[in-house]
Parts: sequence; structure tokens; C-alpha cells
Amino acid sequence: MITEQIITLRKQLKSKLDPMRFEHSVSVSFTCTALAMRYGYDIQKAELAGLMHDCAKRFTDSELIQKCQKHGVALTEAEIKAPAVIHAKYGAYLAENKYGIQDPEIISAIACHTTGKPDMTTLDKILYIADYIEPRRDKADNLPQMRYLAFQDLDETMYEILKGTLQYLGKKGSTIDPMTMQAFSYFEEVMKQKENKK
Ligand SMILES: Nc1ncnc2c1ncn2[C@@H]1O[C@H](COP(=O)(O)OP(=O)(O)O)[C@@H](O)[C@H]1O
Repeated sequence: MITEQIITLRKQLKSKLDPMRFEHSVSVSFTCTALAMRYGYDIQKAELAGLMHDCAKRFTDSELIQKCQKHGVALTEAEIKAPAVIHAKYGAYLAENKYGIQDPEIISAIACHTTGKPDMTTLDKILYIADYIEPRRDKADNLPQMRYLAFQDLDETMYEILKGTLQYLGKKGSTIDPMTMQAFSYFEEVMKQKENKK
């Protein structure tokens, strides 16, 4: 039963993550369920993806790089230059190999929850957006708008969050993983196509 699995995993995660990260994970899991209700996606799969998305967040950047090398998780040069994104890829590995999650949709959503990617599935988008809008978040200026838009249109929300993230990372002078730029171009095109159909 997936509900029992979720309750067991929640206990395991609580002992691994710091309290605020655990709180964030639970908050993302329920935000995922709300979006799953809105968009007719499997509620428990969405909850599980949200709960586990940051399961690798307790490691430092160098630990993550070492662990990926040890377990044969391929990293791009860009990921090594911007290691803040690696917890997503290694989290997907841990979810599958340590926590026994076999569903490829859940593994995919965890793997792309930080950078996004082109051609995201419904669950990929639900998790990416839930991570941004969950109720404990308070930093981004556009949160009220994104919280509203998330329940109107997933693609438009992806487009707006990715645009804002690229601006934010650019202003900070951070090294940007090109996957986010590719994701932005993809959703820009999706928005253009939608406009043309109107
Ligand atoms: N494309 C990117 N390139 C480099 N860093 C990024 C990129 N996207 C997000 N980040 C950074 O990765 C970190 C983790 O992001 P994320 O997983 O969304 O947050 P959280 O772990 O708090 O849920 C943040 O510090 C963010 O600024």
C-alpha cells in the first residue's frame, strides 16, 4: 500500500533531514497532492514525490559529487560547476536504490525538480511548482501570483517560475545550469503555441 509506504518513509526521512528541511518536504508533499487534485493526477504518487524530493539534501556539495562518482551517477560539467543542483539527481538515485521507489514518473520528477527540463511530464511540473509555492516559502516576490497561477495553468506557471529563476540566478552572479535555460526555451515555445491557438 502506497499510504503505508509514505508513512514509513516519512519516519525515515525525519531521522535523516534537519527539522526545517523535513518540514519543507512535508509541505511540498501536501502541495503536490493539492495540485494532483486540481489536475487529475494520482494523489499518492504526487505525495510520495513531494515527500522524497530533497532526500539527498543533507549532503555537502563535495559529498554529493563523491557519492555520484562512487555509484556511477553521471554528472555533466555544468552540474559540477553549479553543484547546488546535484541533490536532485542523487536524490533520484537514493529514492530508487535506498528507499525502494520503483515508479519511473516519481524518479523522473525528483531528478528534475531543481533545474526543470524540456518536455516535462505532469508530475515533473507538479513537483517543480510545489517546491516553489509550498506554504512555508516566503522569499520570492512573485509567490502570491505563482500560487494563484499554479491552479490555473501548469505550463504558464513553469514559464513564469523559470523566467524568474533565471533572472534571480543571473542577478546573483551564480553559475547557471544550462538545463534551466533549455527548460525555459521549451516553455516559452509552449506559451507561443498556446497564444497562436487563441
Ligand atoms: N539552473 C540552476 N543553476 C544553478 N543553480 C540553480 C539552478 N536552479 C536552482 N539552483 C539553485 O539550487 C538550489 C536548490 O534549489 P531547489 O532544489 O529548488 O531548492 P530547495 O532545495 O530549497 O527546495 C538553490 O540555491 C537554487 O538557487
